[in-house]
Amino acid sequence: MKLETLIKPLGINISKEVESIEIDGLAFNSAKVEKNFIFVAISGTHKDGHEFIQDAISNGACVVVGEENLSSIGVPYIQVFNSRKALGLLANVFYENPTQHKIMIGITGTNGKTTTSYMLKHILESAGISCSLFGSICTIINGVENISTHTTLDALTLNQLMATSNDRAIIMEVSSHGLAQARVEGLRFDYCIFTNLEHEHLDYHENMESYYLAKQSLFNYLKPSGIAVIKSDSIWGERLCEYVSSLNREVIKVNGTDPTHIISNESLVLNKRHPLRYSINNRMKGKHNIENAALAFSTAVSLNIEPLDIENSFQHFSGVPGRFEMFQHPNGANFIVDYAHTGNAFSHILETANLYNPERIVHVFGFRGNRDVQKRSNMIQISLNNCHTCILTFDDLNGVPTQQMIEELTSLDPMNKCVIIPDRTLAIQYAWDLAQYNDLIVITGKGIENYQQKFELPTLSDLHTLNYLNDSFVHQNQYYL
Ligand SMILES: CC(=O)N[C@H]1[C@@H](OP(=O)(O)OP(=O)(O)OC[C@H]2O[C@@H](n3ccc(=O)[nH]c3=O)[C@H](O)[C@@H]2O)O[C@H](CO)[C@@H](O)[C@@H]1O[C@H](C)C(=O)N[C@@H](C)C(=O)N[C@H](CCC(=O)O)C(=O)O
Ligand SMILES: Nc1ncnc2c1ncn2[C@@H]1O[C@H](COP(=O)(O)OP(=O)(O)OP(=O)(O)O)[C@@H](O)[C@H]1O
Repeated sequence: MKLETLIKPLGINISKEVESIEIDGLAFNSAKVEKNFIFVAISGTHKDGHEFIQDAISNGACVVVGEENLSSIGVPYIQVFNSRKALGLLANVFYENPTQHKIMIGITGTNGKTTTSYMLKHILESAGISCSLFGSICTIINGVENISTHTTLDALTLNQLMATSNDRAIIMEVSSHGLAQARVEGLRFDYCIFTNLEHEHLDYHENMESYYLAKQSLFNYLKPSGIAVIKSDSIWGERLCEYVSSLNREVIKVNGTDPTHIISNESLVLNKRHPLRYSINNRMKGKHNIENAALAFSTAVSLNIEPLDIENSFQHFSGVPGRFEMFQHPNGANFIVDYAHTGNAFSHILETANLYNPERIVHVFGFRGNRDVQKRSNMIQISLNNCHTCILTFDDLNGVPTQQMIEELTSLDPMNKCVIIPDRTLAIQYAWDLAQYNDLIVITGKGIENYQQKFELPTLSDLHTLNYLNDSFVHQNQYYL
């Protein structure tokens, strides 16, 4: 493709001699540059792509795009205001606007993106609309599933993969990281869905306001005819409805009180055109999953799928891997495996667990290292308020030293109300052994992830010396050893 065609959406004038340069590919990592590629230099979180420009040129870059004011780098240089946005626009043109004839659906929010996306895919496919899916569990394109590396892939990979899709619709989860890093720049959505917003990822976004603004920015990518489907009964939801209206885009509100799209119990009443009450009962229990189902239902109705067909399709919905999955212990206790990793999600899952009237609820969970630390004590409190036994364990440490996490767990539990078992396998084993008929064991945080990053536990005598061993540790020494 000629450089002139490729850079049109950047709105930048280039000289006649360089217009006709043939571009064979794009890369934003110097190591991935090949002959006749454009290299897009991005100033990132850890490294600055501008420092790799000469590497990129050695690898074959014939044009470089970047933010810094550079000259004489050896190949034509195009300076832009925002390299990440430029990458999205370039990728979209290079892959010939791969989504222009597809039904594009983006889902954002702290919790419920994956669940809503699976529900919507199920409803649409039941109605004969094939869907590609991009999300935190996997990408599914033309029915072929691959494990995901990111919830929202980088703009280049997204466009590249979307160009291979023969499906009629694309349903994608759009993370706040993805939005802040302009990974969806260049895409346009027919539907944008907002689930909810709560304390999360503040290690990256710093405060709720900037976290909200990142989420809000998805709605800037709505087509002029695009529709926002918003869970509106929260301050963030209300604010988002106002914002989207100010963009002159249609808003469908889903909530418990508004005269349009009211959710109550396990049913949904649509707007005046559909005064009937539809059941949104499915195997994924809990108020939160009813909310997710209501968002998927409302979007599907807006796509002219018959409400009764949607209602029927829910009866065959097989659920979402690692989200509200129930298993039985041979002795009659039940296990729920879930991906809850925020306070609100804990409230939802544990309140739902209580609806089963179990003898006791035992909760196993930990905290991902290097992620939002402010939410942790609230999560423990919610767990203690709802459970008979809380077992604190490790999640992936992401480079946080083992002792630091042990210290964190013990300091978060000053009254020794929890059992602390750092090794997650042993923590689950402990819960398994504890379980009796009619108990409910809830294991949250890792969903279907069947791995645990490696870590080395300090020896028992180290723990004694460091004074980490409180009653709760001693209580489970047999497991720790
Ligand atoms: C903090 C973060 O989000 N980082 C993402 C970001 O990396 P970055 O641009 O900051 O990369 P960097 O390492 O600083 O490098 C800067 C630039 O130098 C370039 N470079 C670097 C080295 C070199 O030799 N040559 C070279 O050209 C790099 O290619 C890059 O363009 O952009 C990369 C490409 O899109 C992402 O892979 C990377 O995700 C990291 C690995 C990550 O873990 N991200 C997580 C936090 C994330 O995005 N999570 C959300 C979901 C969150 C949730 O809901 O749980 C997601 O959407 O997955
Ligand atoms: N609407 C909701 N409100 C609150 N909590 C929810 C909601 N939906 C799901 N959850 C909780 O959040 C967990 C993760 O759900 P899901 O994977 O659908 O969300 P997500 O937004 O995709 O999060 P992630 O990107 O981290 O996977 C669930 O296991 C459940 O405990």
